[in-house]
Amino acid sequence: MILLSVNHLSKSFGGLKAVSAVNMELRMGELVGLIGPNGAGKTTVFNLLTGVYQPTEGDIALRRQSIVGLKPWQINQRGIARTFQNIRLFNNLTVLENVKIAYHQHASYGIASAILRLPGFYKGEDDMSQKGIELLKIFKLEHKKDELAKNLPYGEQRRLEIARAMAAQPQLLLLDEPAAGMNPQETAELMDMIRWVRQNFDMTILLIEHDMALVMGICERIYVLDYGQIIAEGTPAEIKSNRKVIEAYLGEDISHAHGS
Ligand SMILES: Nc1ncnc2c1ncn2[C@@H]1O[C@H](COP(=O)(O)OP(=O)(O)OP(=O)(O)O)[C@@H](O)[C@H]1O
Repeated sequence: MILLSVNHLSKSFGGLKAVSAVNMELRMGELVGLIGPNGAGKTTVFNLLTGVYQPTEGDIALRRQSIVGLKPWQINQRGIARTFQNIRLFNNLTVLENVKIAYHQHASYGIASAILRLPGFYKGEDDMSQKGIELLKIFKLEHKKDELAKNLPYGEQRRLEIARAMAAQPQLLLLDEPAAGMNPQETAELMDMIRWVRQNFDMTILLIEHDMALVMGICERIYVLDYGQIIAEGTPAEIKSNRKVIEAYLGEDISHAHGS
C-alpha cells in the first residue's frame, strides 16, 4: 500500500529551481534513501514534505490525501516527523523531557485535566514517562534520562533527536543526515538502531545521507537527486552501477563516497 506519493513536485527560489518535477512513492514499511551531491535539493524535498516550504508546483499526498498547504504542526499530527541536519533539541531540558514533549501532542488526557491536574493528568504523565523510558532504552540513552540534552556527546544528541521524532508516533520518519559527524563505530550502532526501529515499529523511513556505506547497507530502495531532478531510482546494487549516478558523483566510487 502506498503511504506517500509525490507528484511533479517543484520548488523555485527566485530563478533557481531547487526541486524540479520530482515524483516519488513510498510504500508502507519501506526504508528508502534520498541521496545526491551537495546542493542537489534533498533538504528542500524534506522541507516541502513537512510544510516548511510550499511547493511552486505539484502535490504531496499522505494516504491519498493532499497535505499541501498544511502547516508543519498539522503535517506532524497527520503522521510525518523529522530530524534536522543541524540537531535541534531543547538543550536546557533533560533527555526524558525532550522525548515527553513529543508525546504531549498525542496525550490521552485533555487540556482541562492538565490545567486542573485531575487524576487523568497524572496517569497520562506516568504513561508518558514510562513510554519515554522505553524509547530511550531502544536508543541506549536510558541511563542519561536526567541529564540536560546539551550535555550529551554529539552522537547521543543525534540519537536523542531520532528518539524524539519517533515519540510523535509517526507513520513516516524523515531523517536528515542521521550519521553526520558520527565516527564509524557510532554510525554502525546507529544503523542497527534504525534497522531495529523499522522492524519493530510499523514505520516507513526516508533518509538523506552522505555516508554511502550506511545508505547502501540499510536502504531497500534509493532515489538519487541531481540539480533538483530525480536521475535514478532503484535498489542499492542498481544505484551503484547506474551510469548517470556515477557521473553525478564525478566518477567517485560511490560505495565509498562521502559528502559534506
Ligand atoms: N531558502 C532558500 N532560499 C534560496 N535558495 C535555497 C533555499 N534553500 C535551498 N536553496 C538552494 O536550493 C538548492 C538545493 O539546496 P538543498 O539544501 O535542498 O540541497 P541538499 O541536497 O540538501 O544539499 P546538502 O547535501 O549540501 O545539504 C541549493 O542551490 C540551495 O542553495
